Amino acid sequence: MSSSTAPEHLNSSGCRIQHSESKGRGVYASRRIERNTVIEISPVLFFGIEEYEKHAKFTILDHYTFKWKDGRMALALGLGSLFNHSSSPNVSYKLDHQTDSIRYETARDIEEDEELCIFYGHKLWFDPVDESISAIDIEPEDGWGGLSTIGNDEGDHKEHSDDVDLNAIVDESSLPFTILKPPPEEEDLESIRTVQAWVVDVPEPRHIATLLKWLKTNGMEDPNLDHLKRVRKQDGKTTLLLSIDPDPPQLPTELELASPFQIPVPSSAALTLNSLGLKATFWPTFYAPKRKGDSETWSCGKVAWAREAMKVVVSEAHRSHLEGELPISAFMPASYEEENQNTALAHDTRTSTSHPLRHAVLNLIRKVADLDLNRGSLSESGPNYLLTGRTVFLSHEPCIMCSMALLHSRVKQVFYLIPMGKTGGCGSVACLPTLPGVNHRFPIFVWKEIVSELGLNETLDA
Ligand SMILES: C[S@@+](CC[C@H](N)C(=O)[O-])C[C@H]1O[C@@H](n2cnc3c(N)ncnc32)[C@H](O)[C@@H]1O
Repeated sequence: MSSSTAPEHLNSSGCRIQHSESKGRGVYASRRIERNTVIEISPVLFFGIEEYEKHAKFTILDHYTFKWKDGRMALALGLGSLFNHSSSPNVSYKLDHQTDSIRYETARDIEEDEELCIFYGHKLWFDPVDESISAIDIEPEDGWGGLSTIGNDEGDHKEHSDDVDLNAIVDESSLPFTILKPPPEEEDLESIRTVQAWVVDVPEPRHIATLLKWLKTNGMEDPNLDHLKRVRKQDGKTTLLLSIDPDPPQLPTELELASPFQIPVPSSAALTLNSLGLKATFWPTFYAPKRKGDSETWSCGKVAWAREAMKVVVSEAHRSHLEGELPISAFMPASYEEENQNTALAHDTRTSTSHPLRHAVLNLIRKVADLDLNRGSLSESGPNYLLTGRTVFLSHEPCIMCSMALLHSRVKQVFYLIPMGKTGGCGSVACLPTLPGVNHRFPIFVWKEIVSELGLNETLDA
């Protein structure tokens, strides 16, 4: 890839170029760098599609170029082309289509001499060396449920070799995890799960538009009510759904409405037409026949993505253990289908903070909220703690409190490695997303590869 010496670099943001045996040149921190620091802005050089297909593709440039939004191939100048890949990157990047450049920003605090890596994506063209994982030297029986062994089996490298079709569907019985699916849909009146909601009768239909606007400007467009219609017209009466807060909302006085009152409304969308009819007897509900995550198929590439994420979790658990924390960690990777998303990594900090609630999951959700705040997107993307559409990987089954926090954050799905027999809220003691009355459900994946042979550390069940 390169000669064995690296050139000096006059970067003022604490970056230097260094050579390593396994990866060629890379970018390293010449001093400690705080998280969220912009460490490089690389201008981009473009190749036209034809120019690339006919010429550049057959040269060394093929190792450095990537697809820009409009289909052209781009080459980052400056340090941009020298960041190596890691599945647990410490640098994130953003393509700036206005200035044709790429901004690189530290995703966490960086220590002096640490390598700065970005995430290239899931379809790598080389066998990756992931130093952030291999650098952690843990004895095989580490007393923490053998976290060190995950993913170090032979199957790992196969995912990256040319003769594996990344799109090939993996049969459910061959998956490295078992799937705990949410229970079947409620099909009789008694089993319909409901939640108490505030509603108000609106005698003047023209006031509905005013009230809908009022709900919006008062931040009352609750995603927990997305499965319900806002207005019910029944027996010549128009009624508006307001909120599921415990306290009654204060309505605008000028409309002279009667007081709001509480009624039970369905807590989830209808999956079948039969259920739709039953739910409508409570409140008009949306019909969403395909439940998210229910019929998900797993390709080889997607399984490799999940395995990589599990490795990040394990690595983080070890790292935090070395720092004196409980080895419990949580990771939200970019989705398999959308590689440019934010990622967040957290671990349990109950020991260092002497705070009983600093569990890995809660720390992760806090980090996600911080990410959104940093991007100033609070008002555009809704409540900033939401994990809608995102997958969370955990070293341990979340406790009941953390399971509820994940549910409240509307997480898409959760993977965990080690069940927590005494405290677990995703299958062991209870299974929160399947409880009657909860307003969000998510599938749970329990990692079974290798872990099936491991003993649990009882003292960790806290
Ligand atoms: C964009 S370049 C990065 C800079 C490159 N190391 C150099 O010396 O020019 C991408 C190439 O770096 C190497 N590389 C990047 N990340 C790697 C990793 N995690 N493990 C092994 N090789 C890596 C691969 O050869 C890849 O084709």
